[in-house]
Formats: sequence, structure tokens, C-alpha cells
Amino acid sequence: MRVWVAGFEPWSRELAARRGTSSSGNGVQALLEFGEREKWGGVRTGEGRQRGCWNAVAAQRGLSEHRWGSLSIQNLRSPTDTHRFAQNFATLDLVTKQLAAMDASSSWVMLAGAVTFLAVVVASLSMLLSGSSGKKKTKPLPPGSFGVPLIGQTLSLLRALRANAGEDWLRHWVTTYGPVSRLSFFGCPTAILIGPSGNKFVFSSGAITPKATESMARMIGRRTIRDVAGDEHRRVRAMMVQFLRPDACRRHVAGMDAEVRRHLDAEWRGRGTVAVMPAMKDLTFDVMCTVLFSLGRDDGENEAVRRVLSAEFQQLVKGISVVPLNLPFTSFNKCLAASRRGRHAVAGVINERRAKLERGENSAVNDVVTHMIAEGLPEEEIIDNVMFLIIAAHDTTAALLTFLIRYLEANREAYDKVLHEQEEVARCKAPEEALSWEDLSKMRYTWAAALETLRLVPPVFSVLRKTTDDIEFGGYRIPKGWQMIQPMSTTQWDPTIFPDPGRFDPARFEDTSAVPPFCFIPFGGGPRVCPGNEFARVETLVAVHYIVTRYRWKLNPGCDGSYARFPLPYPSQGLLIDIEPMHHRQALKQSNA
Ligand code: HEM
Repeated sequence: MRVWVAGFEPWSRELAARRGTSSSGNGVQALLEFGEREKWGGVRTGEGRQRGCWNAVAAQRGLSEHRWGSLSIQNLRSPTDTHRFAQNFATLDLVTKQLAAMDASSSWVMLAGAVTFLAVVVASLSMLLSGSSGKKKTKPLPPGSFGVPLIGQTLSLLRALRANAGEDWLRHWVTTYGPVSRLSFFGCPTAILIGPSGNKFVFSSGAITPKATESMARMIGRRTIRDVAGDEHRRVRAMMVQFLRPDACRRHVAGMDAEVRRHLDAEWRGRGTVAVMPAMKDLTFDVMCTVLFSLGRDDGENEAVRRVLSAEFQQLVKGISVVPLNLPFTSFNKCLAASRRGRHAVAGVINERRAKLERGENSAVNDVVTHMIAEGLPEEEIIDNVMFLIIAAHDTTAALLTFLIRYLEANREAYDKVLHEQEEVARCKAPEEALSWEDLSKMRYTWAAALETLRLVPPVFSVLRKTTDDIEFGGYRIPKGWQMIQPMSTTQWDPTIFPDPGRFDPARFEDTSAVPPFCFIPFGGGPRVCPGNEFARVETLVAVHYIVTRYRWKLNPGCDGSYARFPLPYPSQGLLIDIEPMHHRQALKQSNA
């Protein structure tokens, strides 16, 4: 029997050899590209998925593009396989064109597959329309539209996000379809839930679990904390929380303080203009390396690892929400290459830590990597989780710091209050004395300003989840296997919750207990709520203390202060500010007097 296997991918040849099939090089290669690690997952656990591919290919040859598009949301073999597979449909679309050139003489195998596939599809379609799993389903699907087959609303929403019009796009969508609606995003049927009750439902339902975009999963891995559930999730989360909970953060203050000072001395001192976002990314990256991974600065090897990781993650992060099209010269292809190099560097750190642990030169309490090794987490899982932590821990806080600097520049009253609060703290310190945990507790207004920034520009646009069972919400049925998104800013900009929502007003958060539940969700919620929120708070306060007490700043005239999402918010030109050292101003004041 002949099966279509891409000839030029070594792993495809391997797969072909295992199956005793011949290999024929053609465009299916792109279809099969699940990424370097995925190949082994595919061989070991994903036979159904691979078969799904063949069947799909066969079916494809007998169906029109439109039909194909509508099939993309149906089950192939199992919901999990289909879901992952569906992420590759954009790739399939390209492959479609090449399929036309395939050898028609051996298509009987494909046609047989097509018949099987069609039967599955017809069954799935009728299940989708009438209610799956044989259960009685009375509720309708949410209102909305799946848009153009395959593409759905993916391109239009991504385009809007990149033009900083994502919120408007969503507002329009919600006005049209209401707080519970459906669309198609990255080839998957997706329910959008807006508002506090939707947020509460998503955070508390046992039938909803996190999901990564296909591009994220292929770059970061499929065995992260986000991919595990139940006891396994609690176990991995506990390993991270060990280094993120308040008593741990208390120990991190001195390390963060040293990194912030070092950063300002190296990157800000003597400069007239600074690009804030790149600078804040460097800063939060360094804080994370020092505090969480113990990649100290006193060791040349550690310094080299830092540089590799920093460079690779700058590239990798660009691929989080792109269409996972792995063809030469696509941006996703570059991101995958960066991911491979990043993983290699992390694997090196794991080896070094494991050796030290065995020699008794390191202890599990030292850093999160050694802790995971000591807890017996398999190496691939450690790599995936470290990759995830790097993404989760540094770009988010960098976005918060960047936009806080922006809002303080534009809001004189808030700026004066923050400056006053920070100068009060500085007044009680010796010139080179590091901040303490107690100092941070005096920075209440500064943290309120940070929370207001998170309300206006949440770094994470939406938490992505999927249903693990059929669920009902707001009078609608959301079938098993659907994606769910809950864009944060739609709730956080709701004028009935936050009057005059576009105004920067830290007073809204001076008493956080006054904020109604599930209305302010920049850190997510429920059992998956961000465990790094205290870490982010401490890091933000330490950084703002030194920035505010050492520099004054204003937006560079060449910078308009706008921003776009990729998917994290990124200001145009990285937010260029002109800076002036505080002591310089004070000296000027004195000489003027
Ligand atoms: C301003 C900074 C940050 C923001 C806005 C943020 C936001 C988020 C959000 C929205 C989630 C998903 C929550 C959910 O699914 O309900 C999340 C998860 C997570 N974040 Fe953060 N985060 C920030 C900083 C950090 C930091 C500094 C760390 C680590 C040092 C971190 C580690 C994590 C981890 C490990 C998860 C996964 C939790 C799980 O699935 O159990 N985050 N974060």
C-alpha cells in the first residue's frame, strides 16, 4: 500500500519506514510539519492524527475548497487530534494547490480514505447541528458567524490588533452579537464571552481548560504548566509558586534592586533618549535570569547563556500569534529556529544544574530549574516549562512598566503623587541602601497607578481556553472542543463598571476591595490565576522607584505614543522618551536660585 509521505523531511522518512510504506516527496511535507518535537509526539501518540491527515488529504482531493473549509471545524478522529490538526489548516490551504500535481494513479487509497473521512464528517456535522455525544441538546449555538471558510475572522481580528483597533473590532462584534457569541479564530470554532459573569464562568467551570495557539505550542512545547490538568497541574504549579509567592518575593527584593540599578546605570545614564519597551524587556529579562534561574553575572558561561536566551526570545515572541506557516523565509520559520536554539541553551543549563545537584554543589531551593530537577520532572517538561516561564515572566511585566511610564508622562497629577510617594521612601534611605520589603508596602499609590495601567492596557489580550465537554452559558450551548476567548479590555473598558473608562485614574484602585469581582482580570482568575502577580508587583515597584527618583522624562517629539498588539502591546518606536537626570535638575534649580 502506498501512502503519501513527504520525502524530504527526515522524520517523515522515519515514519514511512516504520509503516513500511514508500515515500513520495510533495507538498504534504508542509502539512506534516508539526515541528521538531511534535514529530516524536506524532509517532508515539498521534497515529490517529497522522491518519486524520491522510484521510483529510484524500478527502481534500475530492472536495471543493469551500467544502474543505467547512470540514475544518469538524472532528477527524478525536477532538484533541482534530483541534491540534485544525491549527494547521492554514498550511493545508497552501498544500491544496500542490495536491493538484500529485500522482492521480495511486489515488484509490486516498479515495477510500475520503469515503471514510466523509462518513466521519457527515456524522460529526450532524452531531454538531443536533447535539453531540447523543445527549439531548436544546440550547442553540451562540449567535455570530464563522466567516469565510478556513480563515474565519482570524485575519480581520489580527489586522485590527496590529493596528491597535482590536478593542474597536470587539466592541463592534459585541454590539452586533451580544455578550456571548461565536466566530472562527485560527481555524477553530470559538466562543467569545464578555463581562463579569462570562469571566466568572470561564474561571470556575471544570469543563474549560487552557489552550495555547498552535504557533505558541510549537515554539514553547506541549508539556508546559498550561497543558497539564488536575493533580499534575497542581504539582507543576507548586514548583513554580515556591519561587513566586510573597515570602519568596520578599527574598527577591535585594536581587531585583541590584538589577534595576545596574540596568539604569548601563542603559539610561548619560543618554538623552531611551526606547522604553526594549529597555524594559532587557530589564525584566535580567531580573528573571538572576532571581528565578540564578544565572549570576559573576560567571562568563551564565552571561553567555543569558545573551543567547535574550536574543532568541526577542525573535521567538514575534511568532506567538502568527499563522503557523513553516516555510523557508516565513517569520514563523525564523521563530521556530529561535525556539530550537533557545531550547538547546535551556537544556545546557539543566545539564549543568543536574551535575551540580549530584555533586552536592547546588540545592533545590536555589532556583526553579534545580527545583524541577530535584522534583523529578522529566527533562523535556522542564525545558517546556522554563520556555513558558521566560515568556510569561518578562514581556508581560515589561509591557506594564512601559505603559505605566507612558501614562505617568501624560498625567501630571498622578505623576506628582507617585513622585511624592517615592521621594518619601528615598528620604529614609542611605544613598546606596537597597529597598526593603517594608519600603514596598509604602508604595500604595504607585501600585494603584500600575493597576490602572493594567486596566487600560492589559498585557495579555485574552486568556485562550477550550471546552473539554459540552457546556451551556447565557442560554447557549458551547460544544466540546471549541476555543474560548474573553478579551479583557472589553470588560475593563466597560463604562458601567469603570466610568469614563479612557481616563487614567489610579484612584480607582486605591481601595481594591471596591472593584467588583471578575471586572478586572489582567492576571486571569480561578485555579489558573497568574502565580507571578506578586513577583510582577515587587519588580514593578522596585523599577518605578529608581526610574522616578533618578529621571524625569517626556515623550520624544518624534514619537506619537500609539501602540499595536503582536499579541502583546508594543508602542510605536518602542516608546521613545527624552530623559533628564533628577540631580541635574536639582543642580540647575540651585544654581538658578
Ligand atoms: C504584569 C505582569 C503579568 C501579567 C499581566 C500576567 C498575566 C497572566 C495571565 C492573564 C495568565 C493566565 C491566567 C489564566 O489562565 O487565568 C498568566 C498565567 C501565568 N503567569 Fe503571568 N502575568 C504576569 C507576570 C508573570 C510573572 C512575572 C510570572 C513568573 C515569574 C508569571 C507566570 C505565570 C505562569 C506560570 C502562568 C500559568 C499559570 C497556570 O496555568 O497555572 N506571570 N499570567
